[in-house]
Amino acid sequence: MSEQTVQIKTAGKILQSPCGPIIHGLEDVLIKSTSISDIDGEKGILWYRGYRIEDLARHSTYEEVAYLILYGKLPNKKELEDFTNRLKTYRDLNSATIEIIKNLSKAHPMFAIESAVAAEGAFDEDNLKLAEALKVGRYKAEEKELAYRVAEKLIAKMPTIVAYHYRFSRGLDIIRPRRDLSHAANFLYMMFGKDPDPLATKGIELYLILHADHEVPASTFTAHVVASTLSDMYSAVAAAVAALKGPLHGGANEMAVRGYLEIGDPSKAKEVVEAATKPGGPKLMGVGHRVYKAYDPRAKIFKEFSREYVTKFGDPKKIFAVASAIEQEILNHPYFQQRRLFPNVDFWSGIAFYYMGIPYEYFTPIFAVSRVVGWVAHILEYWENNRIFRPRACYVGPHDLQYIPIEQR
Ligand SMILES: CC(=O)SCCNC(=O)CCNC(=O)[C@H](O)C(C)(C)COP(=O)(O)OP(=O)(O)OC[C@H]1O[C@@H](n2cnc3c(N)ncnc32)[C@H](O)[C@@H]1OP(=O)(O)O
Ligand SMILES: O=C([O-])CC(=O)C(=O)O
Repeated sequence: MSEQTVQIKTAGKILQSPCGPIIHGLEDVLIKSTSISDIDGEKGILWYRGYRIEDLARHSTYEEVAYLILYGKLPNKKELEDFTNRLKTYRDLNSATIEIIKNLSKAHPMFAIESAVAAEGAFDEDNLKLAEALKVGRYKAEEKELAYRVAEKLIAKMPTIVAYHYRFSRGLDIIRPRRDLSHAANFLYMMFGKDPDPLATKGIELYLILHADHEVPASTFTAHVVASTLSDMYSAVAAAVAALKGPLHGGANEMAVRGYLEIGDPSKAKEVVEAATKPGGPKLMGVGHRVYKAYDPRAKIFKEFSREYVTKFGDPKKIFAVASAIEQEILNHPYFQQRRLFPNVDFWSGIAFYYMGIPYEYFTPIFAVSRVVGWVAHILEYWENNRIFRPRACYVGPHDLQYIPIEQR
């Protein structure tokens, strides 16, 4: 956390209780030291391992960024090649996991991902061996090597889980991963069954790079809580997926585009934004952030990418036009100015994807395909100095009530 961020006050977010102050939603509570990512919420800057995301988005591949986040440094050519090859060998899933995904083909993909990640963990011998070692308090060099391998497997398998769900949901045969393709290109190939076009691959690559880590949002915190009990790494990631699914977190990207489609015309933006300012009114999805009190730097990049895309291929459903009109209203509205609410990463990220033919219910799953690296890197970092998460609650109910048998109630 940078100095600027520390300055943010939690005024109004502290609840009084008979036991003392409650930091509602753990706002600004520090849970650990980290060297993985940093956010300057006042200036709108995000770094992965010290590198600005704008530089990584311009120059890197997802594999390079994943290596950076996991291992703490940019890889040299040999390290990147070895890492990429290892990921390629881990892409396949157990047949029982594939069956689970198939059985959940009619459910929202996030349910299937939660289940498939947890299931796959039960079949990964390395994961089980690691969990057994952790149980007896062993986490030495050998176990750490195992832990990094498990982490790499989770990164490698997530695109396969999502692509298989997409295929099953459309009644199509699944397409096995191809080893000659990059992480992003193979993902698109497994979804759509053809060599992906360069612009779509670039879009996915950008999406994967920009979502890779973000300090400790709800999903990453969830992963910490589960990992801190020394449960296994797949279970911690399955729990993180569950947290990501919510519309206040990763689920907002789907909700934002669904909202633009429903609104349908930029002329309605004023009315929609006004409604969101009323007490009890619907929140605008993709707007506001716990840490950014400035424009989210990832949103800026996605906005430009979406603009380029619609300039080239058009905006037939007017979703870019609607989003632009909503943004204008927000930026000029005292309600949003006073609360320092700006578009966040989810505001723009789905627009080009939607036009590329990716259904909106797969936006959050693709977020998980990217963020899995952040989750596992944070778990590994926390296990270096593990302590179970166990906060307290202030009990405000009665004590010592007299038990009344059911017949007398
Ligand atoms: C990848 C990500 O997870 S990015 C976040 C994705 N989530 C969304 O886009 C959902 C919409 N946004 C929100 O719900 C929130 O802004 C969150 C969840 C992101 C952050 O929540 P918090 O830090 O708890 O902010 P909080 O809810 O206290 O909001 C502060 C004030 O702004 C208002 N506000 C916050 N977001 C919005 C919004 N999107 N629309 C309208 N008002 C909003 C709140 O009502 C509150 O007003 P008040 O002070 O009058 O009560
Ligand atoms: O940091 C947060 O609370 C949410 C977020 O933007 C992310 O996880 O990318």
